[in-house]
Order: sequence, then structure tokens, then C-alpha cells
Amino acid sequence: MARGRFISLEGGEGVGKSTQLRALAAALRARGHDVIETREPGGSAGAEAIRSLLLDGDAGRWTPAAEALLFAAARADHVAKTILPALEAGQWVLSDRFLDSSLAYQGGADGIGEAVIRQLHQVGSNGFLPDRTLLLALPEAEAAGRAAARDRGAADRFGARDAAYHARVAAAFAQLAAGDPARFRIVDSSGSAEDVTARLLAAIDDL
Ligand SMILES: Nc1ncnc2c1ncn2[C@@H]1O[C@H](COP(=O)(O)OP(=O)(O)O)[C@@H](O)[C@H]1O
Ligand SMILES: Cc1cn([C@H]2C[C@H](O)[C@@H](COP(=O)(O)OP(=O)(O)O)O2)c(=O)[nH]c1=O
Repeated sequence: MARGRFISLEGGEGVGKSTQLRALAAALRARGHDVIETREPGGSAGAEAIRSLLLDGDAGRWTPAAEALLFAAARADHVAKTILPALEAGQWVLSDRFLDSSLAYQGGADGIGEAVIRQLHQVGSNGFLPDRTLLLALPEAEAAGRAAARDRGAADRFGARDAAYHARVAAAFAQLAAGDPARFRIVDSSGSAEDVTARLLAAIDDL
């Protein structure tokens, strides 16, 4: 059986990743593909347990370094237990966030550095990368507005970050995309959800 494809959706909070992951999965299923939807942190039993450690509790619960290690450990479990077996079974895997979130948030915005995050990913997941990474781009004010309407004040450990932090994340994502144009596509996430889904489908057409 042909190996499936691994596609990650990336971008800041509120750009529409979860919404588009569902829509993209439905569109691919309609074309006859066997698709699984997953997310990070999480996506396997072990990684979901680590997700609770990462998202619950005080903002200062972990140092940036400990946090980077926890994300890498969760990803190692997710890759080994969920993603690779699915790809080998011929399924397409869509993930809401993957390595590039660690590169942008921990590596870029938190100052750990891209090289260290890539080393952790080498150790944890053998450097495994998506076939395509779709970076959803939306002006920060619009993304913040969408996220606030969705969350209505219910924030996780990461909810209190300021605009400067989100700007560092966005800049890091843009730089990652520029550095690997074969893997990345930057997709305009403004307008209706249906329009965005059409753009995303066009951005994986070659797969
Ligand atoms: N194209 C769109 N236009 C307007 N609102 C949207 C659109 N796509 C998603 N939303 C809404 O914006 C909020 C954030 O979307 P979500 O998919 O949860 O983003 P993310 O997973 O990137 O944080 C949700 O309430 C969602 O229903
Ligand atoms: C996967 C991953 C997520 N994160 C952060 C981004 C989010 O603030 C948080 C959880 O993300 P998530 O629940 O996907 O939030 P949203 O739907 O709002 O995008 O974890 C990292 O900092 N590093 C990572 O490697």
C-alpha cells in the first residue's frame, strides 16, 4: 500500500487551524482518502497526558527549557504511536500544529533557539518532518478577535501572552516558511471558512 501523506497546519492562536483541519479532512475524505485528524500537544495517549502538564497550572509552572523538552517528548510519542503507523497503513494524517510550533514559540519567542529545538526533535523523533506545512496567515488583531470570541475568558497557561509575544511568534513562523519553501505554503486565512479551505486544497494539490 502507498504511504499516506503527513500535513501539518501551523500559525498563531485564532487563525483557524482547528476549523480548517476539520474542513480539509472532510474534503480529502470526499476524494476517497482515509484521513486521521490529530493535534499537538497530544495526539496519542502519552502525549495527551503531557498536554495536561503543559496547558494546566500556573503560567510559571515550567521553565522555557523544561517546556521545550515536554513538547519534544509529547511529539516523540505522537510520531511513534500515531503518525508513523497511520502513514504506513496508507492513511493521510492532518495535524493541528507540529514541530514548527516548537520552533516558533519555544525556539523563537521564548529564546531557546531554533538549533536546540531541532536537536530535541532529532533525538525524540529522528528529525521526522511533514510532507507539507500549511501556515495560516491572518492579521494579528483579527486572529486575537477570533480567539477571544471563541474562548470567552477561559485561558490556558499560555492565554496571558501579550501582543509583543504573538508578534515574535508570527515573525518566527514567517522566517521558517521562507527558509523551507518546498515544505511550506503560506495561506491567507481571511475571508469565509469555505474560501480558506479552497486555498488550502490548492496548496496541497501536488500531493
Ligand atoms: N474564516 C473564518 N471566519 C470567521 N471566523 C472563523 C473563521 N474560521 C474560524 N473562525 C472562528 O474563529 C475562532 C478560532 O478558530 P480556530 O479554528 O479555533 O483557530 P485556531 O485553531 O487556529 O486557534 C473559532 O471560534 C472559529 O469558529
Ligand atoms: C505544539 C506546540 C504548541 N504550543 C502552544 C501554542 C498554544 O499556545 C498552546 C496550545 O495550542 P492549542 O490548544 O492548539 O491552541 P490554539 O487552538 O489556540 O492554537 O501550545 C507551543 O508553545 N509549542 C508547541 O510545540
